[in-house]
Amino acid sequence: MKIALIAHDAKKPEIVRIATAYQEILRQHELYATGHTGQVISDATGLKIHRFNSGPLGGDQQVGALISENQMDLIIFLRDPLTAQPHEPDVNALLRLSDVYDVPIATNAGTAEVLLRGLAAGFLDFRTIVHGDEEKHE
Ligand SMILES: O=C(CO)COP(=O)(O)O
Repeated sequence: MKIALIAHDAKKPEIVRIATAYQEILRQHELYATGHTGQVISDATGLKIHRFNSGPLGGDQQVGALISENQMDLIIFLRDPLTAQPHEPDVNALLRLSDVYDVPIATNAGTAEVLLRGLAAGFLDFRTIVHGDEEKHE
């Protein structure tokens, strides 16, 4: 499965803790991240992560492009709900696209935990259930 990891600055310590706690699950998947998020997670865990641009420089849009190609299976996006972001339209576009393509997305650590445990338990059947077998891919 392809997993995207993204966190605003105030949430980076949280995403590092989540990625550290669940690194054995994450390690079994293809990981993507926006620039600085990918850096802090790989520094802390050694996980291999494909890093896109930093969010304000287009990273959210690069993740969005994969979503729009049905190439993203799960997203953890720890948004900072207390700070305005200069690239808010990109953030909203990513959230919108994840709903367009029914991709599970966690916007806080609690949901991230449930999604990762659900992934490990093999619960990710949404493509088959919603769209039928033809769109299922690894
Ligand atoms: O801004 C972001 C998401 O909107 C995250 O970008 P960085 O991972 O580069 O900090």
